[in-house]
Amino acid sequence: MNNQGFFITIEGPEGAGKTTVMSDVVAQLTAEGYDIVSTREPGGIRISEHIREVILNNTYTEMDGRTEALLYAAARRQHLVEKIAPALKDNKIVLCDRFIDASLAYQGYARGLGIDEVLSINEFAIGKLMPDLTLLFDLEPSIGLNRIAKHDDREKNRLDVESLAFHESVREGYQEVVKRYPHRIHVIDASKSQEQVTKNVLEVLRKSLQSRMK
Ligand SMILES: Nc1ncnc2c1ncn2[C@@H]1O[C@H](COP(=O)(O)OP(=O)(O)OP(=O)(O)O)[C@@H](O)[C@H]1O
Ligand SMILES: Cc1cn([C@H]2C[C@H](O)[C@@H](COP(=O)(O)O)O2)c(=O)[nH]c1=O
Repeated sequence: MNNQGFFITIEGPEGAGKTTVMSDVVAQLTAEGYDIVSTREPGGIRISEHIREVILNNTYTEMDGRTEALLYAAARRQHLVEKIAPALKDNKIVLCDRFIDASLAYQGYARGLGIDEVLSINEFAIGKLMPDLTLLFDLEPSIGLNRIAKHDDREKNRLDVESLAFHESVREGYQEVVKRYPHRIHVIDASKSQEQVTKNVLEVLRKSLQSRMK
């Protein structure tokens, strides 16, 4: 555990419901009196949001895999220095939509750069600051992609438009990451209704937050 604060990340494939559920959960926990800083990757602060625009620009089809991994790590470094670490030092609960496990699953596994290689550039970026708890929203990638296609009018980013095989490989990548960090990562069945997923997430979070306060 980090010395101060509590660092929670939410992970999973495209359209798994992370952003939607996170906003319900933050509203509920804030109403219960928890002091939460919610943020996302890549992004969260000015410089990292700029890097996000570069990484996810769907016209940059020539981007090399290692460049992609390094850009995510650079965005993460700045985000950690400017926002995550100060909030934790201030004893806040930080809830972040994606973090290092996304790099391990997408770049390390699905892009084929190697989980160990991507972990090592991320260790340079974040030192020892790993999440205290990670919720992995697990979902058949085709369901997530359908959700996005059906409900979202957002423009598809450079990663969204990758093949179904790539997204299936991302899911396998996350399963590999769970094998490495079984105590930190809690798997959530994201195929359930939004209400049920929110309920399950709140249950896990309340339990962790309460045991941390003991
Ligand atoms: N449990 C659910 N069942 C059905 N649809 C859902 C569920 N949760 C979210 N959705 C819908 O699926 C779409 C994608 O949800 P959301 O943006 O929260 O996913 P995400 O995991 O943040 O995706 P991404 O990582 O691609 O940004 C939204 O239109 C949302 O309303
Ligand atoms: C942090 C991180 C993210 N990604 C990918 C995952 C998604 O395709 C996009 C982010 O878009 P979202 O709508 O905010 O989920 O980036 C990645 O490949 N590696 C990472 O480290």
